[in-house]
Amino acid sequence: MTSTDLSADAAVSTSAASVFIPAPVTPYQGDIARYWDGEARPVNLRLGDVDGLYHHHYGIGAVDRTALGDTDDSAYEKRLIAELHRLESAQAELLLDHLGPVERDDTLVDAGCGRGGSMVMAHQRFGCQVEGVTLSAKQADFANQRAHELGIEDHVHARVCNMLGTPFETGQIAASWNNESSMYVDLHDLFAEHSRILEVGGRYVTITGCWNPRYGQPSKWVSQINAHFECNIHSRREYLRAMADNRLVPQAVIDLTAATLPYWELRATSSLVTGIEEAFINSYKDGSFQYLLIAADRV
Ligand SMILES: C[S@@+](CC[C@H](N)C(=O)[O-])C[C@H]1O[C@@H](n2cnc3c(N)ncnc32)[C@H](O)[C@@H]1O
Ligand SMILES: CC(C)=CCC/C(C)=C/COP(=O)(O)OP(=O)(O)O
Ligand SMILES: [Mg+2]
Repeated sequence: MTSTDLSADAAVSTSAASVFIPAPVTPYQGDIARYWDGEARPVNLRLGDVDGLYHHHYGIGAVDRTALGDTDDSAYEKRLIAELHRLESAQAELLLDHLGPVERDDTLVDAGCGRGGSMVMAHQRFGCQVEGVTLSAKQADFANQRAHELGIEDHVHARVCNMLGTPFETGQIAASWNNESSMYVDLHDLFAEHSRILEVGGRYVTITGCWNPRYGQPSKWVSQINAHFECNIHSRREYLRAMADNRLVPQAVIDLTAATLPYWELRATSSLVTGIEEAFINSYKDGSFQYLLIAADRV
């Protein structure tokens, strides 16, 4: 089955009972689909339960110590969870800030949409159509269920689909993004697909962790993060080169490393730690890893 066949089949496979789950294009994608189908970490579900926006990305911004209050207080953990969630939503807001002017009749694409938190936020901000793709049928069902509960299922829709071969028509998408999902794919293949679906003058945004060429090679912490998530973190240089090769011209490159450290330091003190906190904190601090937003124009 080619990736085009996969996309066409996936386009009609969204509701639970009659779901047709397309075979992954590669064995690796099968592993990633299984990984996210089986994921149920409290650090993600309990944060999402705060307001119904379920994220699989990290946070930015200063910790509000006043909101956190006294650590001895019995409700402290609940406030800490709300604070981590606020920082994760702030990250998604920053990504949306860089999509440019979006009209109600535009369509946006979330490549690697997870449980759909960013898609809901995008629709709530712009009133537009938002289409998400994920390898995980569980995530697509979850995102569609949330959209249904919110009464926005006509505007927010997730499907099981490879982001490297989507069913969207050429040049019809106003803006698209990857929020912490580009480390699962080849960047040339990824940006070729974004470039194909985006209209000329459209906007592409990614927030990602990337290894820093100034460090030399991926550090042991970066290797640990790759092993933990079964992903393949790219370097900053690879992002910029692959964009340039695919008619995506950076308009803004923002180093969010300092802005994400407070999130990690707070998360490391919580009961919801997963064991990966040390690798993020150490790699951000030793300069081997960076948290980056890149916004690019499709020219
Ligand atoms: C870390 S999660 C990020 C989810 C979401 N962007 C967010 O911010 O909450 C990574 C996502 O990338 C998706 N993904 C990885 N490789 C993919 C591929 N080839 N095609 C589509 N989705 C993919 C996974 O299914 C998962 O939903
Ligand atoms: C910045 C990098 C390298 C990200 C890798 C992709 C990833 C797994 C993001 C967070 O997902 P999650 O929210 O499910 O992870 P966690 O359970 O750690 O919160
Ligand atoms: Mg998380």
